[in-house]
Amino acid sequence: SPPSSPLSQTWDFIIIGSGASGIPLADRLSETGKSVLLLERGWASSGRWGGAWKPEWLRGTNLSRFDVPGLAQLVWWDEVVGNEGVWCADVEAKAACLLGGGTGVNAGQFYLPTWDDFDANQPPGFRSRDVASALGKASQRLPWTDTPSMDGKSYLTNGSYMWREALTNSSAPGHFRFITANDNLNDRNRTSSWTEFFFQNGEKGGPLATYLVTASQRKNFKLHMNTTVARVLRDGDVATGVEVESTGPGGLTGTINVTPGSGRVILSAGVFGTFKILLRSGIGPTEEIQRLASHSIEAAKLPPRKKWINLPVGHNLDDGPNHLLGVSVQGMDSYPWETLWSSTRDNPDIKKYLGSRSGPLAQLQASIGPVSWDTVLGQDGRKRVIQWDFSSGKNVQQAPGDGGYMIFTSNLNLGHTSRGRLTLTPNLTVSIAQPPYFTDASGHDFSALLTSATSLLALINATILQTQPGSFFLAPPPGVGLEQYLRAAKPASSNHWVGTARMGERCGEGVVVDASTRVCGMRNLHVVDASVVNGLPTANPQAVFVVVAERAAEVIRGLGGRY
Ligand SMILES: Cc1cc2nc3c(=O)[nH]c(=O)nc-3n(C[C@H](O)[C@H](O)[C@H](O)COP(=O)(O)OP(=O)(O)OC[C@H]3O[C@@H](n4cnc5c(N)ncnc54)[C@H](O)[C@@H]3O)c2cc1C
Repeated sequence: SPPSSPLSQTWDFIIIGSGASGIPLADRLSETGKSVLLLERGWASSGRWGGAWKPEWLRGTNLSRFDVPGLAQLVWWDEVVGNEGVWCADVEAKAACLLGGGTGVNAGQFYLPTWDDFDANQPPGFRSRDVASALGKASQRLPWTDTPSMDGKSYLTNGSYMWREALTNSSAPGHFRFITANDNLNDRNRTSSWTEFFFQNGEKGGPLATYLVTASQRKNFKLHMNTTVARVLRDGDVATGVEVESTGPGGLTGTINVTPGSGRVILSAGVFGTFKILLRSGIGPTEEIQRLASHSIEAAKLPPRKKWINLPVGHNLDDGPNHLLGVSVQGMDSYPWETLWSSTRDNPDIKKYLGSRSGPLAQLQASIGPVSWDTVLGQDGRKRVIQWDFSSGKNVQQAPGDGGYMIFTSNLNLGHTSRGRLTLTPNLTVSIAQPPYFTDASGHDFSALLTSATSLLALINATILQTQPGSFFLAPPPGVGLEQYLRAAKPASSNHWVGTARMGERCGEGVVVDASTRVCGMRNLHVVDASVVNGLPTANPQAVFVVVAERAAEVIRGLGGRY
């Protein structure tokens, strides 16, 4: 390889994966002047980094489809745009395999963590008092807004305002208080807020527009895309480097080494990516590695059996199950989002967006909220937080009434105890062996959902159904009780996966990484991403992963040079 290639030098830090955690961590570690290589298996999403996938009307701008908030939901509309290569083909769940990881494609909803997010889930070292400075740093680097359009207005708001009025109606049963979520971090019991986004200047924003920009200004930092890490190379308890495979134009194939005696390998490849790399490196449940060794297409590449490290990687899988309540309501604002892709610059909303980053395209579809939180105290003495996301619109195809609807989506977040498990199939696909929904033997998780849904239903009945002529429940459908409906519904994923490299204060039963973020049994191999967050936080989780990265940077910097 040529002398400037990352293959021909050694690195103080090799970070694998450019997601919500990997980018902030790379930025902070590169501040030290040490050499940092950030490896990403995917291609450039945002236009700032060379992403060029765009509709005709973005030609000649420095934006790609991934930079326009109003186009973010295209990832769900294969029939409009196709989404080839957006999702990791080797993962059964939705995981984004492009620059920015989840932050490159996601909805940008950004809620700063509550203290409970750390105190209820993480060990000493990552409790609220330990992460206070990390939280301060994260919130400085990632500004947020509830009014993304640069003209300071919100668009397509009639459903949102109608619901806000209903849920804060003080004469209605179980009404909510309205707050600004990111100014009131620990107020999550029957409170509502407009949705907070990390959008900036009418564009997507997030780590790709902030942390990665500062990292890239440093000579000691290098980002390499289209490069998949197959495994960590180990010499006993020391990671010597990584084996990489090119998976796109300009990608690298070969071995990349860390500086002997002091270099570190850090896995930030997300819940699914980190799980797979660890197993392929001979670190994980013995029975999983045994299966790979017996059947998989790469059995010969696994380290010899005596070097396997038996850890519960892939256990403790968590995600928030989604359920929907829906009401048919006439006269909701609707917008032809699906026609935007093939539209032209004559379209007044496109003109407005290109001219002043204003109008509906500066927003995430109609999802300005409100978002609501309810805290339910279970008979087991645990508090569980249920988040209700609101959206409204009009479905022209299947129109009961005039086709208008309000949807209330539950996310069973902080405090639930159900957990699942990942597995790696012989053809190296990451599969969900056990989904983490309502697996608790006691049923307290379901009871919390039912309690919260019952009170929300009563609130909707006392408000929207009284004030809006012709409105009626779509879900639960007429004649079906709430409990029966919820029990029969297959929960959808909230795509908020966490927990599969469980963090403990120190290594021991059930622990995969200690509070220095080091993989147990290894001296210089770390995990810093959603995998080390032991349970779901209160709200959409990406801010927690940024705070974890900020805290991990402090901890890793504190470990000093030699290991
Ligand atoms: C469609 C969608 C919408 C979402 N919306 C929101 C939201 O609005 N708000 C919110 O808070 N959360 C949201 N989330 C969740 C959030 O984006 C993720 O939880 C978060 O990005 C996870 O961060 P991470 O750093 O652990 O991993 P990721 O962000 O997934 O990053 C991992 C990176 O590692 C790379 N990688 C994986 N394996 C390898 C390998 N072997 N070699 C090299 N690179 C590798 C991947 O390509 C990826 O870039 C959403 C998720 C999805 C899928």
